[in-house]
Amino acid sequence: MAIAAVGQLCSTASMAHNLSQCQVLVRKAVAAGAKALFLPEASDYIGASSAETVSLVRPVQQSEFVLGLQKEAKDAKLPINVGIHEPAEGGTKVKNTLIWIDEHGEIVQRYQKIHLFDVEIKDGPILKESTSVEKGTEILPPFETPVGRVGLAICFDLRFPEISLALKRQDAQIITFPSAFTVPTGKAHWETLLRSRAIETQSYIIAAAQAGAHNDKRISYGHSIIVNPWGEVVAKLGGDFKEPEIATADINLDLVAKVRREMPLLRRTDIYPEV
Ligand SMILES: O=C(O)CNC(=O)[C@H](CS)NC(=O)CCC(=O)C(=O)O
Repeated sequence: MAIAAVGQLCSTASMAHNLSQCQVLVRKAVAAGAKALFLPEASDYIGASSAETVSLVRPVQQSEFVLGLQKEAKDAKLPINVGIHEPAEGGTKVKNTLIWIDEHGEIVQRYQKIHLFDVEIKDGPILKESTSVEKGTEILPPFETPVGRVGLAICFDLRFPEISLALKRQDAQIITFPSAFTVPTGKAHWETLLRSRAIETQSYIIAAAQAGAHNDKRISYGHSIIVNPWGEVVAKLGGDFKEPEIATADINLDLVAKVRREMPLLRRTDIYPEV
């Protein structure tokens, strides 16, 4: 068994401020004995507009946020999973990516979000992620980490069971959903969606979330969570943001094996396509 930590923060447009929040989370995760720290989508920054999102982006080698976090991972010997932005080809858009920094401080895995959040909800959020973000084109195969075999997905990807099922079929034991959920959609769907993905994939779900007001236009729902493969919530944070916080849970890979052995979910791929 190994302990995993989810970290919750409130990113702004200041990379330096966001790095200092993540440094607090690293210290808390180390003190808790965690073997990996999972941070939210867009931990490096959240812009107030599409134009600001594009103007703030830096390649990882020039990002004070990513370089600072790589140093933290190396010094603390703590793998860190973190959502960031990277420049897309052409210079007019960014990539919404999720990187795995290993305990030596190296970026060893990278996933680019494949489903973009374009919504117009009456009296609710109006957001068009595709204005500033280029969508990814592939699912990253799951990889070994000190807490188990991890499959990467981001935020809105949560609403498409296909990506989770594909990661499970490729033998993921843990699926991540680092997020910056809106408050109305979070209230309505967040925990139900995460528990559903855990139950149907019989995997741990680790979802680190942005919380609180990023600027005067944008508030995130928070409620970072870890769900076990039986669908039980084993770690949870609240929705208010006061300071960067972590929650931890033991990742029991024997439980993953037990749930899958006791209730095999054999798909009828003779009737519907396998994903
Ligand atoms: O803007 C950035 O820089 C970071 N990206 C995000 O915050 C993204 C796109 S706006 N948020 C979501 O996907 C929320 C999904 C959601 O709330 C739901 O599915 O209900």
